[in-house]
Amino acid sequence: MASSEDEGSVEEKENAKKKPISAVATAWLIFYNIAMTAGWLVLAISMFRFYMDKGTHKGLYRSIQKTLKFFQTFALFELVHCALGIVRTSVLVTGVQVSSRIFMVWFITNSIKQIQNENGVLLFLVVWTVTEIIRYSYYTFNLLNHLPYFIKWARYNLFIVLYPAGVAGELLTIYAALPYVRKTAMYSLRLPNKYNVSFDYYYFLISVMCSYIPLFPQLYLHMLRQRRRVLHGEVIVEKDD
Ligand SMILES: CCCCCCCCCCCCC[C@@H](O)CC(=O)SCCNC(=O)CCNC(=O)[C@H](O)C(C)(C)COP(=O)(O)OP(=O)(O)OC[C@H]1O[C@@H](n2cnc3c(N)ncnc32)[C@H](O)[C@@H]1OP(=O)(O)O
Repeated sequence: MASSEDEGSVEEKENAKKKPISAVATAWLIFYNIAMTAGWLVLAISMFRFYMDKGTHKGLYRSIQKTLKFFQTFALFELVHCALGIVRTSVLVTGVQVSSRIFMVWFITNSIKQIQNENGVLLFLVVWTVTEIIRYSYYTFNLLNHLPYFIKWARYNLFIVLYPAGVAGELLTIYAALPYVRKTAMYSLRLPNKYNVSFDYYYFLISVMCSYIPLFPQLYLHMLRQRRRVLHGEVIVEKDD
């Protein structure tokens, strides 16, 4: 672990370790991050205007769902970026983060209209939106070598509250979906059938909720390590995927 006096040399070592990426990759990442920042900003403005007009969050999801689905699905490119090695992120960490979001959007909130007005949905929508505006603007300014300190500070401090809040919103939403899923047996396959396999979406959702117990602390600890590295210049040795 480096002391704060070593910060200069730590940064130099970190920079020396960075693999240079091609101009095309850099241009693509700048475009991608600007597009994502703009997309999440549009969502923030739409949500704010909806609430100002209607004075309630009922109907909010329905009004922003197309934009949300588009930009959250576009985030699959993040897996492509780490697989191609053009960003130095872990495929595993990014994979868990992106897949759980895609799952929440497509297989829970989009599929079950009856839960779209739940408080949990509002909670994760607000938290994701704040997080992503900060995260993608961080990447954009970083690539342009003009990163304002307050964005760096926000990226590596606000998650301390936003991450648990987002997870709470997601878990509340899945929990609210359970009675409907049990009643309708949606996405479930009962025996006997021609494939001779059974699948119960209700129990699958319960196992997804349980998987937050081992996975979320690992993501949170990963972010705390990143925070120490970026804000305090500590050298963190992480195991490869
Ligand atoms: C099929 C059903 C599956 C169900 C699974 C259920 C399991 C669920 C468990 C947990 C669920 C999490 C739920 C989650 O949705 C909740 C929320 O998000 S709530 C909102 C708060 N969230 C956050 O604050 C998210 C914080 N997390 C992260 O940011 C992530 O860990 C991650 C996005 C994965 C980032 O990971 P990592 O630390 O590896 O990346 P860095 O940002 O530090 O970047 C590392 C370097 O790469 C550069 N980089 C990365 N991306 C880009 C990019 N797009 N453009 C340019 N550069 C990029 C970055 O600058 C760093 O470079 P350097 O080291 O050189 O500075």
